[in-house]
This record gives sequence, structure tokens and C-alpha cells, in this order.
Amino acid sequence: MPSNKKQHNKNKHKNNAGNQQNSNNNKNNTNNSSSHNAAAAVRQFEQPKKLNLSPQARIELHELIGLLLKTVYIETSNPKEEWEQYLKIQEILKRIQELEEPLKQQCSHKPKGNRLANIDKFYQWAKENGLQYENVEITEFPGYDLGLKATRDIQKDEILFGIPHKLVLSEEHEVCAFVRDFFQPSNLKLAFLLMVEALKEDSFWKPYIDLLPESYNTVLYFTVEEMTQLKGSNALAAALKQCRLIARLYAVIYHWPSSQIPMTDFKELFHYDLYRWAVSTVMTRENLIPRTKPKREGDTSDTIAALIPFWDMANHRDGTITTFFNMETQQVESSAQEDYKKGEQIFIYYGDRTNSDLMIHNGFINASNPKDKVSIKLGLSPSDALFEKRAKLLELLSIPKNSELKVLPAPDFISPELLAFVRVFNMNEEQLDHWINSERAMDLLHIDCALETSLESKTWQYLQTRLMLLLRVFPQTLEEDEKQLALVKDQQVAMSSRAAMILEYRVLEKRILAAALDYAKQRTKA
Ligand SMILES: C[S@@+](CC[C@H](N)C(=O)[O-])C[C@H]1O[C@@H](n2cnc3c(N)ncnc32)[C@H](O)[C@@H]1O
Repeated sequence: MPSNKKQHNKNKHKNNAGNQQNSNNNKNNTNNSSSHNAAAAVRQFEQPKKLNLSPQARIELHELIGLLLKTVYIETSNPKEEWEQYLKIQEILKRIQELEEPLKQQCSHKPKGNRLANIDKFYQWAKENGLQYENVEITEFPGYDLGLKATRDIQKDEILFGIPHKLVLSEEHEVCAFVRDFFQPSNLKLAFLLMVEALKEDSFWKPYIDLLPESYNTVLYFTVEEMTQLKGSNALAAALKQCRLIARLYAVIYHWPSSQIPMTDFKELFHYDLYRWAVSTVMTRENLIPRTKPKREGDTSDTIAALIPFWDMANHRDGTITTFFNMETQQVESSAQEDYKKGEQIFIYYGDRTNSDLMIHNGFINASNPKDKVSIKLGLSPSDALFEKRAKLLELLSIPKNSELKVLPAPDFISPELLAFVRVFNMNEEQLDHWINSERAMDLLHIDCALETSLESKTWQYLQTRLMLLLRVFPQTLEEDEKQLALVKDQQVAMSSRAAMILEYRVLEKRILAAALDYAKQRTKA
């Protein structure tokens, strides 16, 4: 923190080097709350007025945020209403972003120019604070932005780097009680903390923040046109929900009392674009680490979300998780999941995620994702005369009566729970009674469970119809999308990387559905 007015004003107009110097000089003070408070008070007093919006802009913003709050709290009851709500939210946010543009322009979280231009300051800061890395460096890789490169041949299981706890940004750093209690999920606490640090010119984390991307490909950055391209897909509902949640949190934070916020000029500087950046930074880069401090009231999980500088430059490839928090050394350690030749990109495995999750939360997809799945929503109708019996049998199978069940890639196609649900759904009363009283009810989860031919045939017929309907909801056929994707990959059609990701996502989802449909057809014939 700057300790006097002169120093602060000087920094305001300084280049990065000046800020970095200041950050290094003050890094040991970041946990000293009395000097923090005193410095913050000075900051508030001397905050240049140009950062503030005009009174007219503030009045309009205030009204728009009121409208946004009303809109996000409307409960929708079908996909059409959800979509209309999304459009309304986007329209309000668009005007909010226009009004807040001066705040965005002045926001110090924006890396100055090319990200790699900030790399030396990052390394200096990271090394001074205990980062241990040899044989690995941050560099650019086409299609990935930044990534980690092996600077010599590396063998599987070799330790790649160690990152001390001091360099790990988590809720255990300075989150005030109000913020801590407000956000349940650890990653939302962390996003708030990052946002506050990004607004400080002299944050301890500045060299790290300056190396982060300026924007992301998460759904929070999708245009309405891009979101439209997800119509019919499995990912749409979750994507809209995410946009609505972050719009709601933005509006709620806007109304927080200044006295509760751990930064004096926060209310003047806070804006939507900064919030979606912070949330997206956390979503695309977080890792879970064990708590090092005792749990407080309301803390349920033993792990917390954390941003881990340097580690978070590694891109994803299928494999196994090789990053661990070493409690003895209090370091995050990562080992090589395979052999690497000098100059090759080093990948880590982010964990099992569907392409829908990857696209919504991580802003990329994995074309050969072995963990991909497509959900089908199924539920029992309370007006069904056999509702109670079906519900009872489903309970015996530990399947909720309203479920999202999974269609899987080859060679599985239909998950055991989906198959069992559809079997139960198609049983007559006699069959339900039989299976409720059978010790072998769990056999219904197995593909080759001995069932009456008529029930088996109804089951596969039902699955065929559902899969066909899911494919028909898309405005474009699989063949049309595949053709378009081939043209994009051959560079015969120009498309933004985000639009190409959405197109490829649709292709992958439809391929899973189409392959499962073929399988269901074969089973019907059998
Ligand atoms: C933890 S960061 C990795 C570093 C990042 N590439 C950067 O430039 O800062 C995760 C982000 O990297 C990109 N990424 C990671 N793995 C990828 C992959 N297999 N394909 C494409 N992009 C990937 C995505 O943008 C993702 O949100």
C-alpha cells in the first residue's frame, strides 16, 4: 500500500515498472491490517475524481441495476421464458457496460499490452517469494495462448515445480467476515478477493494479475448471437443459469453497504466487466487445496478454491491428476504426467469434465473427451396411476424420480441409470410388483438383465424416440454442422475461435446422441 499521498499520485501516472517497484517494496505489509487501513483511508481521500462516473450516469446505472435485480429474480418455468429472461438481462447489461466504460478503461487489472511483456516482473516476484521451477518456462503456444514448455527432456513423474503457500491466492487471505459469509461457494469468495486485488495499484499480486488474460471464452463473454448457436443443446440451460447468477451477484454487490467492503473506493470502481473477468479468471484457473487454517462456522468443505500462479499456466490434456498440496513443505507440487522432449508443451490433467462443463466454465472443449456425456431430463408424472410404485422401485435403485440421466460416448452409449429409469418407466403394474419384491432389483441397471421381451422392446423404442427428439430440437442437423466444421478447419470459412468452439461443441454433442440412437435401433431389432 502506498504510505503517503505523494507516492500514490506518482504511481498513478507511472509505468508498470514503477508499480512493480512499489509492489515489491510493500509486499511485506500486505497482512498488516493497521497500515492497510490507514493507507486505504489515504487512498479514498485522494482518489482522483475522474474515476467517478457523472451523477447522471450514476442515476441511470442505479435504475438499471434495480431493473436487473427485478429481472434476475423472476422465476422462469420453461426454456422459452429462460431465453427471454436471458435476452432481457443481456440488454440491461449492455447499457450498464456502456455507462461503466470509463471505469473499465481506467481499471488497473488490465494487463498492459502483450501478456508476455509482463513476464520478467512476474518471474522476479515469483522467485523472490519462493517459486521453485527448473526446466519449465511460460511461453506462447498457438491455440492455447500461454502454456508451459519443457526446457530440457523431462521424464514422467519428475517434479516440475513447487509453489509455496505464500504465492497461493485463496480465501485464507484477508477475506472480511461480510464477504466470507455472503458467498457460500469458495470460488465466489476467491473471485471477490481477486477483484479487490485487481483494483489496487500496489497489490502484492499485481505481477501475477498483470500476466492474466484480459478476457475469456467462458459463457459470460458470449454474445447473444453466440449463445443462440447453443439452442437445442444440452449446455444451453446451464449456460443461461451461469449468466443469470453472475448478473444477480453483480447487482447485489453493487448495493452492498460501503462499510462492509474491504477497500474504501471499491464502490466507485466496481463494474460488471471487472466482476465477470474475476469470476472467469477463477473458473478457468482455480484448483482446490486443503485449508491451512481451522474451519470457521459455515465452512463445510475441507478444501478451498485457490489461484496458483505459474501452475495455472499449464493447459489441459487427458491423463491423471499430478498436482498435490504437500502439507509437509506447504507447497503445491506438480509432477510430469508423461515424458516430454525439450521444447514440448507440458500439459496437466484438469480432472473429469464433460464438454458442456468445459465450455461453460473453462472456455474450451476437448474433441476427444473420454468423460463427455449428454444429459436427458426424465421425470415421473404425478398423474400416472402407477406413480407410487415406479417411485418406489426407482428409490430401491437409488435413482431420483426427477433426474438428469446420461447418454455416453461409445462403447457405453446408455448409462446404467438411464437404462434402468426407462425400464421402470415402461413397466406395467405386474412387472413393477415383481421387481419391487425381487432381491435382484439392481439387475435392472445391467444391460443384459433378463426382462420380458415386450418390456425390453418398449424400453429401447422409448430411448430411440427420446434420442431422435433431442436431435430434432437443434435448428441444424449433425450433417450440416459437420460440413460447416470441416470448412472452418480447412480455413475455407472464417469464424472466430469462440464461434468455432460452439460449432464443434454442437457436433460432439450430436455425435454422442446419434451414436446412442444407432445403438438403440440395433437393440430394438435384437
Ligand atoms: C489454467 S489456464 C491455462 C493457461 C492459459 N492458456 C493462459 O494463457 O493463461 C486455462 C485456460 O487455458 C486454455 N486451455 C487449457 N487447456 C486447453 C486445451 N486443451 N485446449 C484449448 N485451450 C486450453 C483455456 O482457455 C482455459 O480456460
